[in-house]
Formats: sequence, structure tokens, C-alpha cells
Amino acid sequence: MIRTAILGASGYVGGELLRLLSTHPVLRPVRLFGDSKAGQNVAAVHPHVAPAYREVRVERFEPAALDGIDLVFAALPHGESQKIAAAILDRGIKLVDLGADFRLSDPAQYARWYGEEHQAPALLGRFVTGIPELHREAIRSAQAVAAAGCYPTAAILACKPLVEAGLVDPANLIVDAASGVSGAGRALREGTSFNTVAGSFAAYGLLDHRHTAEMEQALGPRVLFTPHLAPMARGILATCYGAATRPMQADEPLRALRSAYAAEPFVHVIADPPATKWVAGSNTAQVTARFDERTGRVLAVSAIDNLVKGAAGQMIQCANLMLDLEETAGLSVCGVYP
Ligand SMILES: NC(=O)C1=CN([C@@H]2O[C@H](COP(=O)(O)OP(=O)(O)OC[C@H]3O[C@@H](n4cnc5c(N)ncnc54)[C@H](OP(=O)(O)O)[C@@H]3O)[C@@H](O)[C@H]2O)C=CC1
Ligand SMILES: CC(=O)N[C@@H](CCC(=O)OP(=O)(O)O)C(=O)O
Repeated sequence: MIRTAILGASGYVGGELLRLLSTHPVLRPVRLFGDSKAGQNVAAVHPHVAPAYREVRVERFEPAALDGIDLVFAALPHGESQKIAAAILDRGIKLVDLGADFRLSDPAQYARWYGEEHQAPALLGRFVTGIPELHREAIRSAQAVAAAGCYPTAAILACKPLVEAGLVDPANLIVDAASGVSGAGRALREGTSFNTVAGSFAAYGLLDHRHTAEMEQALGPRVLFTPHLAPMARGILATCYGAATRPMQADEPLRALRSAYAAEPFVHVIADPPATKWVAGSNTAQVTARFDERTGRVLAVSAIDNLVKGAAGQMIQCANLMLDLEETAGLSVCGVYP
């Protein structure tokens, strides 16, 4: 048994970690930390999780509570993990962080997109980007991993092989992506309330969404990213457009994706356009791509579950690698359908 702790256990990602870890062969979440829900039992906070965890109490975090813990999953609001990462790492504990704190390697970029100075810039170099399909070997030997954001995971998985194969111009990418409402977290807000979202579909964050920086760090110097809020609980659909570098056969981008992901358990390259429902609850990304001769553009589309491949599943996939476990342990590739 490998003892883990969850920071942010009372949030949506924390609940998804508990759901997925309930079928993991060796990872056991033994300490669960929250903030306003500290003192409550998991049964009150996450009524959907397995009986084994229902009577566990959510605690307020203090570093001493990490004694005997092998790995910490942190799913905290942005800015929180940079306050406590040193206390975790100095104890020799492995850390998979899902907040944005350690995703951007350049602290100036963090300040630019998050509007405040980074509080632990010296630690940035210790974090490896947590997209296993792109950074597998570095993750295996890392003590600290910064799991990618949900929108960036969807866009990067669709576009990275096309950029690397030289099929699209990395200086001119457009990403339109729609997210389910759980992507906004559990806090109650007017903008994500039922009456705002049901029967509606809206763009937001025009020209300045912070995930642009993560996409540019991975893909190239210019990404125009527009997020949308879709009236569904979970899922992200990213539709990406790049200027083709040359004429090509219509299926050449699809073949590039197939070649890049042939051995990947969680990235499924398909000919048809993917749907969020096909990946719901699974750690799968479904991706497709085409060249459009008429406009000279390459089109790539990906679907993930924001709470799984975009969050808790990706965190567990990274932890499996860091702990030399089977990479797929505790993770499903089948969506919940219909
Ligand atoms: N939801 C998603 O699809 C994705 C989320 N992420 C990122 O993961 C992180 C967690 O997201 P999500 O679970 O949706 O968020 P939630 O808002 O649902 O949960 C936040 C969690 O953090 C805890 N918390 C809040 N403030 C503090 C604080 N000051 N100190 C310690 N703990 C605190 C909350 O505790 P309590 O409830 O007890 O107050 C809760 O457990 C965020 O950084 C988010 O951006 C990344 C990818 C996808
Ligand atoms: C629908 C919705 O509001 N989504 C969130 C992004 C999801 C998220 O959690 O952001 P990180 O991956 O950076 O942690 C947003 O646009 O702010």
C-alpha cells in the first residue's frame, strides 16, 4: 500500500480522485484536507464515493500531518500550492500539483497571466510538466509534477504531434474549446448557476484566458484561445485550427496523430469527430484531424473529461509513473454512455 494525501479533497477534483482511487490497486488516500469543509465526513462532502472513505474526516492542512505520506495530490485554488510546496518537497514526499502554480516555467509569464508575482520561483525548476504522453521519462524520475490544465491538455494532445511533424505553423494556432461547468469548480457562483448555464452556450475570457500561456509554452509562440461554457456537467471539446505549412493529403494529419499515439493507452485517434460523452468518466482523450485543401488549414478536434484526463485521472497517471507502478492502474479507458 502506498499512502497518499489529497489537498483540496473536498472539491470536485478531490472527489474525482477519491472515486478513481477507490479502484486503484495500491494507492490509498489516507489523509484528506479541505478548507471550509474541514471537520465534515466524506459522506457529507462526496456522497458518491465508495463506503471505504465515507467516514473519513476532512481535515485542515498542517505539514506535520504528512508524516508517513509517500505522495501528495494537490487540487487547490491557484496560488495556494506555492505556499506549501516547499514543506512537502523538503520532507522528501512526492507531489502532483494540479493548480497552475508550477505549470509555467518562467515566473514572468506567471506574473503576466495570473496578475501576481510567483511566491516560490526557486521551486519552478523542480517541477516537470504533467502530460505523460509528452513527458513520460521526466515524470518517472520527478519528485514534483505540475499536471497540465484541462483546456491545455485537450488542445496540446490534439496539436502537438501536428506541430512536431511540421504540418502546421506553430505561430498561428487557434483553439476554440468548450468546457462542462464542473471545470469552474464547486463554489456557487451566478455565472455557473443552473439558470445561467442551462439551455445556453457562451464564450468567455476573450483574448486573455490564462490557459493561453500554457498552450503557447507547449505548442508555439501564438495561440488564440477562446473558452466556452457548455451546459453539461463534465467534458471538454477542443476544436483547433492551424495554417498548414504545405499542401498535403486530407488524412496526413490523422496519420501523424496515429503514429504519435500508436502505443498510448489513453489517447485514442479516431476518424470521426469525437464527443465528450464518449470519454466521460474515463482517462481517455479522443482526437482526430484533417487537412482542408480549400482553406489551407489543418483542423484537429479532441475530447476529454475535464475531471479525469483534464485533472484527477492525469494526476493518477503521473503518480503511477513517479511510483514505478503500472501507468494505467486505477484508470479506465471506457466512457460512461449514454
Ligand atoms: N475542475 C476541473 O475540471 C479542473 C480543475 N483544475 C484545478 O484544480 C484545482 C481544484 O479544482 P476544483 O476541484 O474544481 O476546485 P473546487 O473549488 O471544487 O475545490 C477546491 C478545493 O480547495 C480547497 N480550498 C479552497 N481554498 C483553500 C485554501 N485557501 N487553502 C486550502 N484549501 C483550499 C477547497 O476546500 P473546501 O471546499 O473545504 O473549502 C476544496 O477542497 C484548481 O486549481 C482548478 O483550477 C484543473 C483542471 C481541471
Ligand atoms: C469552465 C471553467 O470555468 N473552466 C476554468 C478552467 C478550468 C481550470 O480548472 O483551470 P486550471 O486547469 O488552470 O486549473 C476557467 O476557465 O477558469
